[in-house]
Amino acid sequence: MIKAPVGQNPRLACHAPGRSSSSVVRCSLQGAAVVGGRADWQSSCAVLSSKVAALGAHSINGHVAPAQPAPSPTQNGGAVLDLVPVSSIIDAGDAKNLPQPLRISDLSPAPMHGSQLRVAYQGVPGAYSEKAAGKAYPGCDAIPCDQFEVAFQAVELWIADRAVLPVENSLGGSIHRNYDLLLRHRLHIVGEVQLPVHHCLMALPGVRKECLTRVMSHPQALAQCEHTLTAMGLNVVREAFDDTAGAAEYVAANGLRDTAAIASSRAAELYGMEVLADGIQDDSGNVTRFVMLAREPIVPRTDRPFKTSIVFAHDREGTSVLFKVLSAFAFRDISLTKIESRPHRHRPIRLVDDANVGTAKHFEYMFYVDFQASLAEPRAQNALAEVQEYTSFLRVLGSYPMDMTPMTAGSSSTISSSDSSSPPSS
Ligand SMILES: O=C(O)C(=O)C[C@]1(C(=O)O)C=C[C@@H](O)C=C1
Repeated sequence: MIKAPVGQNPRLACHAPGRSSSSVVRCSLQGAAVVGGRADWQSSCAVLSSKVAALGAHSINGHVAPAQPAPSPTQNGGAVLDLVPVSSIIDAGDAKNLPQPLRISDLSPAPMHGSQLRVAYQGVPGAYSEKAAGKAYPGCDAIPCDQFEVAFQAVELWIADRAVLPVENSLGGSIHRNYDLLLRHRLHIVGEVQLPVHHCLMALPGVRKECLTRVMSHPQALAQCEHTLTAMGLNVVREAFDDTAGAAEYVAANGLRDTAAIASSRAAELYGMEVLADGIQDDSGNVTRFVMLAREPIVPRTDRPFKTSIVFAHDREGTSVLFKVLSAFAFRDISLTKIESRPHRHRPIRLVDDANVGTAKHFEYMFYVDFQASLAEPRAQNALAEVQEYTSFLRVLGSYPMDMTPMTAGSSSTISSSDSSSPPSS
């Protein structure tokens, strides 16, 4: 897959050796381990803050991150924490630069009334994920990230308040990477949003379809348009790109007159591309489901339809475990809306027993299940208690309001979610 090249959009990025850019902020998030304790978070933020400061006056999504001296505390919207950069302490050797104790105001506070929620998404402006972020959290400050992993870490490191990430498309199926990341990270699903996806074929102004030899887009978007591209008689090589809008930006920035991109009409507008064909998805009811992620879970309720997502694994010796798990839901009349299995042989899971002793354990597969009930309902609690008996590992990824938006072609009404319509709780 072609990696997003140097773009015009500053966005959070993992540092990748050999890729450098003046316009993309490269916070080495990978170096800042994702961990659970508050002290660990603080040290991760300090590492990140020092990297940001070292980048001088570059910006994260338009928030200027000044160079030395350390920036003053930002209240809510800023991406910079008031933590003394480690490097500046060592370099200056100056007494007044000695580390100061952390104060409560150093920790990025939870979003408050009237403040703009910072929502991380993967891609560049014009990506469907940006639109999903706006649908989930109207009026939010959407923060582009170059990888799904970076969006997770942006929330864990308090650079963003939420992340909105795709998990499934009605045509292309599951976005497996995000299932794996949900397990690896400690974020909670606090909502879901279904976005109708309406693709356009676009090229530089004046380019005719007959001149095209290549079409670039996100693999999911290419898959969603496969039959239509063939039916259009286009003799084009398909090339995968990090995200749809990024492909449009790439074609425009490089003046590629033999290449088209598949992306949204907003991407065409943003990057000065001309739409050659509108609505080229193979199915007019093409919908992508996104999950909304936060550091804290929301309190499950029973006054509206809720969904709960879990992941579990069982030992090889267990017999008919899947059948037993599914029957725990069936006997309580709980509908399942999704089952996904992911191979997991090479990554041990740390299990903690009642005495808080941890052991690493290998499982062949991880099973992800979404079911239609709230964790506040006794039938859901009982089902999970039973599931726990059959399995060796069980984690609740979140219990959250279902997106009840009717999915008609081209609809994009606002979702109501307790995490978005009422003041954020975390
Ligand atoms: O590339 C984008 O624009 C995205 O937001 C990603 C993504 C995906 O990962 O599935 C989101 C929605 C569409 O299904 C196509 C691509």
